[in-house]
Amino acid sequence: MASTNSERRPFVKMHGLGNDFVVFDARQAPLALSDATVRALADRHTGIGCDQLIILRASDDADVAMEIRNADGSTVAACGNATRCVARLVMGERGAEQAVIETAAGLLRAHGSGAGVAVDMGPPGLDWQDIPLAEAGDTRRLDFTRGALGDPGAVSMGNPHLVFFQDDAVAVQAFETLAPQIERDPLFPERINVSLARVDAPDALALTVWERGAGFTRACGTAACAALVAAHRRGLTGPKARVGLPGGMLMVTWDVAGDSVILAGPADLSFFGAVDLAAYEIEAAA
Ligand SMILES: N[C@@H](CCC[C@H](N)C(=O)O)C(=O)O
Repeated sequence: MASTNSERRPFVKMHGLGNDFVVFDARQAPLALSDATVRALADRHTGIGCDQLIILRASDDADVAMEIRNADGSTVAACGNATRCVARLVMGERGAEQAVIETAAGLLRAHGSGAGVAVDMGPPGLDWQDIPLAEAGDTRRLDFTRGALGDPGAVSMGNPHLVFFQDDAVAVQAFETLAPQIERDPLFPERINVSLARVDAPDALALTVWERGAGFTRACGTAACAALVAAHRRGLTGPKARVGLPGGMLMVTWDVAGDSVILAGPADLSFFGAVDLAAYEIEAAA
């Protein structure tokens, strides 16, 4: 079978709290990957393995543009942790402490923050059309119940999020089974990321996330932002909280007056590699 990518292509493996990314640089050499090839590369048994695959492209308006693909091949507009990882790469290249990243959700500004990276994820979308929902609803407390889970908040961080605030054992157990079903509920025409949040203090949340197109992940930056926004809208927390995830801790600040959400935490490089994309294209087409 003819291949458009018949050479070994370098990549960088990065992660934010174990939310992991394969990053290809297509600023010089163009790269287009089918959904099936992304799925093959993201596979943890037969591929490189990742939650999201990132393709960097040149940008006229920013230091770099990034295309974001979920492990299932779908293209998405926002990924908080990958944006922080890409910012770290770009800042390293330029010896700078700041970077501007172009995503399909807009231009995002990042800067070094302690040992990690902080990014301004922009304003949260709070109208039901922003999520989007299939019909009008109160995004502060949606009239939506599935089994033991109910009354979630809905927030867009450039991507759609649903956040349940329940910490009883029944809800925690139900979440594992129900989250994948809720992702594809007809109320969410673009599917949805689903989180279960526990409020530990007015400045502390604990979060479990089922990511649209990737499954349960060790962390999700936009989910951390959405959870803080949803919690603050209900008066459960202040506008700033540490958000504990299976992979570690993120800091989220909702600057309500400035209408932006700042996400900060570690952004780490795991290893450099190279991959024969032609082999993956053949496997994906088989
Ligand atoms: N891991 C990400 C979110 C990636 C996209 C998400 N799965 C979606 O489909 O919207 C993050 O750190 O925000």
